[in-house]
Amino acid sequence: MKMPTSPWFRYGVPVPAAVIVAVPLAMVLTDYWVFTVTGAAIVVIMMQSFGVITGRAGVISLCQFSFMGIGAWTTSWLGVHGAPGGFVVWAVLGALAVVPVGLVVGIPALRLRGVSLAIATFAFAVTMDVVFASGSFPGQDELLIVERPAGLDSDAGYAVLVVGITVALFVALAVLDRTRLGASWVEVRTSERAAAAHGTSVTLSKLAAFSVSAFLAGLAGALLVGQLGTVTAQNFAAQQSLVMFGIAISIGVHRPEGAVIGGVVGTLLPVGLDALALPQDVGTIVVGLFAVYMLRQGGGEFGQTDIIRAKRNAKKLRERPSEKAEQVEKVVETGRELGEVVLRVSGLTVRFGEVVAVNGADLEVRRGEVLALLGPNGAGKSTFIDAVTGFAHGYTGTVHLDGRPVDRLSAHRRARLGLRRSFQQLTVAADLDVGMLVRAVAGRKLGASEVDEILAHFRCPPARTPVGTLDVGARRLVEVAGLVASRPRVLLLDEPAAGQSASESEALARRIAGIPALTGGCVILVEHDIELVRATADRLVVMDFGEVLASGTPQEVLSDERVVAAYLGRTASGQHPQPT
Ligand SMILES: Nc1ncnc2c1ncn2[C@@H]1O[C@H](COP(=O)(O)OP(=O)(O)OP(=O)(O)O)[C@@H](O)[C@H]1O
Repeated sequence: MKMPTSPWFRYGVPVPAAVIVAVPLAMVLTDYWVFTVTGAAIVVIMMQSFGVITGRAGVISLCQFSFMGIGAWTTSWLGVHGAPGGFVVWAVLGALAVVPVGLVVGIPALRLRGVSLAIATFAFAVTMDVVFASGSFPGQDELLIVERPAGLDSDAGYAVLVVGITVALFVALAVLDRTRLGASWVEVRTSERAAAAHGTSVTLSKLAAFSVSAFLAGLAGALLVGQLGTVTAQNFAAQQSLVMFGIAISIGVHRPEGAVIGGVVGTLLPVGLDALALPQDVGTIVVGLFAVYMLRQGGGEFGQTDIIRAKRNAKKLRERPSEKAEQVEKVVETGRELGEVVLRVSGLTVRFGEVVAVNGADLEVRRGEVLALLGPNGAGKSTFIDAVTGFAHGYTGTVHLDGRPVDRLSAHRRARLGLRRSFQQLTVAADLDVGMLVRAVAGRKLGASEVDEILAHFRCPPARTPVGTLDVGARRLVEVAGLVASRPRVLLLDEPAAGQSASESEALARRIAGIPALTGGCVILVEHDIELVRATADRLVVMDFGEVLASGTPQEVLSDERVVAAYLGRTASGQHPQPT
């Protein structure tokens, strides 16, 4: 029997199921184990907060326990002062109170990466250690206890509540992962440039990750208050953030199984060390060494769960029959009619120190047109695309889109106006599925049938295929499909045929030729494959030494002596093939 796949079934079942399992379990477990399970569930929520900020968005944060402490402090204060609403309201307010703090920490973190970011967030954690230690937590001195919710105030009842919340958060994050915001985190982690090119605001995406992860950490702190009744500064020591970060990156806690394993390890490690009469520092050292090992493996935001998944996906890939061959070919035949000027570039100059990469280039592209940009290696083509799409700063000259100057706009704003590009170096997020990647790249709401249609048109694998199982050529096609689905005014494709076989290139040429009919815009194609260019482009522009050398129909340009000379000159040194 086929399992129902509606989101309500997929996301609506786990919470009641977990509660149904947790209730009898809480009744048969001893008090010690009920307490330990509650503690483990709270650590799992902490792991989910690492899973958002580091696992999904790829941002190092070493201050999650400080966020937890702020959530706990606020909840304690509300509880001790008898604020209206009861424990659940205090806990939600406690978690929400951490969000602005997450934003304040996140703003300077936008410009920092790697070790600098680690130091900045750890400095905040150490500062909060001092702040927490300078006074006592609400209720700590008077030995006041924060009341748990009525009806769930026994240890067993509270355990069921915390387990239910933990699972509900998994469901909420699974839903979030399928939204544009969730996909943007994975894109930003993979490549900030590519995310910006797809119209994602890297700033907003990172700040949202800080907010959500701060909320989760704050909620964990609030639930700890309910578990312990009273908390103290020691519960939120900066060093704990380090240990939990180590566990998080070692395991890979952005996946639910990783967060659960992380929660269990984080809870049982101190218990195990106690049982073995070993100092707790031994655990810190072991986790630290393992985390360093994982960081050396590359990244750090991935963990063991990713490694296991990658191996499983690689196996699936070997077993998969060629899907491309099975797909129905649907070619859009076009008789292209050129319309108004969509993109006008005037006097574009880009310098890198003494090197003039683009030198006063002028170019116009009209609606319905496919223009190929050719030139030997180092001619300035990629730099030209970078400048037009907002990735090269400090150029001179002007870029107009639909008559509007865009020179002052950032890359992601230009992308949203319809200036879309692909990169020579492929940077698509490998841990999305094909459908999610198309939606993320498209940057607009797409129905399932629209996604399937565009995938079939570009002969891509089906929407549910993990991107990580595809070869480079297929990933590139999925990106092109997503870019076309964004209905760009101008689509700049930087060597889209790289990684494609000769027959795939041929099929791709026909599809690129059909893009203006699909989008109502135009295409600029940078490509070394002359056959693909000949089959696709209405007009060729050849660049050399940053300047436009020739422009015209493929036939005119490819027989132009200056063009042949430019190419032959380079071919002698083995840099580029002959165009004819
Ligand atoms: N970031 C940079 N710093 C310094 N010089 C650069 C930089 N990027 C490009 N260049 C130089 O600018 C010139 C144009 O390079 P560009 O990559 O735009 O050429 P291209 O035509 O795209 O070449 P290819 O076909 O190899 O991609 C080259 O001389 C290159 O060395």
